[in-house]
Amino acid sequence: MESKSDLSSSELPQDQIYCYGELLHTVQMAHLFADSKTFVDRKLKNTPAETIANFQTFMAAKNNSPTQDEIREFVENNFDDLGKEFVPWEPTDWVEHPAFIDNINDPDLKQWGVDLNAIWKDLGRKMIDDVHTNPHFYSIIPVDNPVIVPGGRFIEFYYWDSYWIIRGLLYSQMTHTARGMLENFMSIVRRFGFIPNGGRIYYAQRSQPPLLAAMIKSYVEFTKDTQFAVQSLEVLEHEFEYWMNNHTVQAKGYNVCAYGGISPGPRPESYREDIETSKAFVTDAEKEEHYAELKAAAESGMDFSSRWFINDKGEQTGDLTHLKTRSIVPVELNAILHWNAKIIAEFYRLAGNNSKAEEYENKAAKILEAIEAVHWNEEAGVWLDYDLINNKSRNYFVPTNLAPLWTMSYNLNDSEKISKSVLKYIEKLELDKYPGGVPNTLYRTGEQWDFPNVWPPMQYLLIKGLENLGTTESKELSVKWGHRWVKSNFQAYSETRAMFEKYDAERFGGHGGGGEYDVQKGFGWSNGVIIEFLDKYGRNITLPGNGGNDGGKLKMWSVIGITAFAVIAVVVGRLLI
Ligand SMILES: OC[C@H]1O[C@H](O[C@H]2O[C@H](CO)[C@@H](O)[C@H](O)[C@H]2O)[C@H](O)[C@@H](O)[C@@H]1O
Repeated sequence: MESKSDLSSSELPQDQIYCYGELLHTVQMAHLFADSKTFVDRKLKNTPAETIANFQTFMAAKNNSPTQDEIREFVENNFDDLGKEFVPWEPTDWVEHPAFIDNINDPDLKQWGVDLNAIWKDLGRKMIDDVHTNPHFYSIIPVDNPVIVPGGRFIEFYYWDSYWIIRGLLYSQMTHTARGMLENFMSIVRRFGFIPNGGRIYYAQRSQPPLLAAMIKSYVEFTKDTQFAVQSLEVLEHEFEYWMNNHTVQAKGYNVCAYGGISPGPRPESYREDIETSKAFVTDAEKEEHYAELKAAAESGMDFSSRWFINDKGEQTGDLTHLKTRSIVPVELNAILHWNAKIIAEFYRLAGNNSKAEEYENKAAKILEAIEAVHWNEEAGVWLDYDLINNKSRNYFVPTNLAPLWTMSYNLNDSEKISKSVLKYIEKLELDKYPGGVPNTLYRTGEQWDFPNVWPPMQYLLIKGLENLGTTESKELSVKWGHRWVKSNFQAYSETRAMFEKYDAERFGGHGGGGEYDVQKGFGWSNGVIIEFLDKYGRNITLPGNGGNDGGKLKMWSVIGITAFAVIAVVVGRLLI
C-alpha cells in the first residue's frame, strides 16, 4: 500500500491550479465569487498545462495587473460551471417506507421521518465517466461508487460527516449505498494513505477525525457481514498507523495525537479569507505558521472555534490570529484512536488472528493510559484538552470533553464515579439550560464552532455518551437531551421545511450562523442523527399539538393562563364590590 510520504511527493497536474500557484492566487484574490469554494470546484475546459499557458499569456497581455472584470472573463473562458462532474442519481436501494418510520407514533414526526428519508435522494451524487478517464480536468477525487454528500455548498463527501450519514443510511435500509461509500473510503486509503478532509484534491493534505473504523463497525452491526470487517483490516491498520506516525506529540511523557496538516499556503477553498487573517503577521514564516494552524483546525472538523485559541496569557480569548491548534492535545482525537484500536482488535478476533488482536488490545490499553494521564482532570471531573505551550489542562467547555463516554475510553468499572462527576460538571456549567441544545463552547466569538451554535454530531456524542455510561441518572439526561434535540430540529423544520448543518442553543428551533460561509441546508449529518433518534425515541415522543407535553412551552402557557385567570378574578371582584 502507498504511504503518506509517497503521496505527498506524487504531484497531480491540476494541483498547480486548484491547490497553489499564481493562477489560484490571482483568481481568489479578485473576489469573483461570494464563496471562495466556488472557484476551486469548477472543472477545467482545457488540460492543466493549456490552462496555465493561457493564464501566462493573459497576464502578459494585461501587464500582470488585470482588472476584476478581465479576470472574470478569463475564468469564464477557461472553467466550466459548477457540478459538471456529477450526473443526477437516485440511490438504487432507496425505499419509500424504511422500518424506522414504524417506530414513530406521533403523526407529524412520522411524516417528518418520511420527508427526511426522501432527502437522501437529493443528497446523492454519482460521478460521470469522464472524471475517471480525464481526472486532471477536475478537483474532485474520483471514487467508484456514488456518495451521499452533506448538501448546500458541500457537494462532495466529507470524512467525519460520513459517520452520521452512513448510520442514517443504515437506519434507512440503504445498506448498498453505505457499503459503496465505505468501499470508496477503503480505496482512498489505498491510494492516499489516509482519508482527506473531503473529496477534493485541495483537501488532500489534511484529514478529519478518523471515524472509518467506527463506520465499518456500524455497517457490520447492521448487516452482520463479518467478512467485510475482516476484509477491511489492512486498510484500518494502515489508517491507524498513518495517525500514529504523522500526528503524535508528547504530553506529560505520553505519546498522544494532535491535529496538524503538512501543506504550505492558505486553504485553497478559503484562500482570500486566510490571506486576510494572515495580514496580522509580519514575516512569511509567521504567515505560514498561521496557515498551518488554520488547516489543523479544519482537520479537527471544528473550523473555527475559540477551542483552539491560546493567547499570550495562556487563555482561550482572542481571534483567529490566536489559533494554536497544533499545540492543543484534543480529547476526542485520542478517544477515537483508542476506539480504532479496539475495533481493529475485535475484527482480528473475528478473523481468528489472536496475536494481532492482542497487539491491538495492547495499543488500545496504552492509549487509554495516556487519556487517563493527560486528559482526565480530577478537579474538573471530566476529560480536558491539554495545552502543550503552557503545559496545562484547558479547563474550557467543549462537548468533546465527554468524548470518552461515546467511545467508551475509560475504565468501565468506574462508571458510577465518572457518572457522578460528569453530571456535576454538566450541572455546574448549566449545560441543561439551553432550549436549542448544548452549545459548542460557552463563548460568543462569531466563529461557527462557538456559542451559540449547536452541532448535530456533538449532540449525538453527548447523548450517546451519557447513554453508554449506563447509570440511571446519565441515561435519564441522555433521553431528555435526545427528545429535546428531536423536538427542536422538528420545530426548525416545520417553520422552514429545511434541515440545517448547525442550530442555535438559545432558540428552540433556531438555526445557527457565523463563520466564513452562510448556514447550509440539506443536511447529511443532521438527517442521519435525527433518523437514528426517531428510531430510538419515536415511540415515546408526542408533540404538544398532538396531545404530548413540551416542558418549557407548556409551563409558559400554564403561567400565562393562571396569571390571566388571577387578573380577571381580581377585576371581577373589584367590580362586584
Ligand atoms: O470551506 C470552509 C470549511 O468547510 C468545511 O467545514 C465545515 O463543513 C464540513 C462539511 O459539513 C464539516 O465537516 C466541518 O466540520 C465544517 O466545519 C471543510 O471541512 C473545511 O475543511 C473547510 O475549510
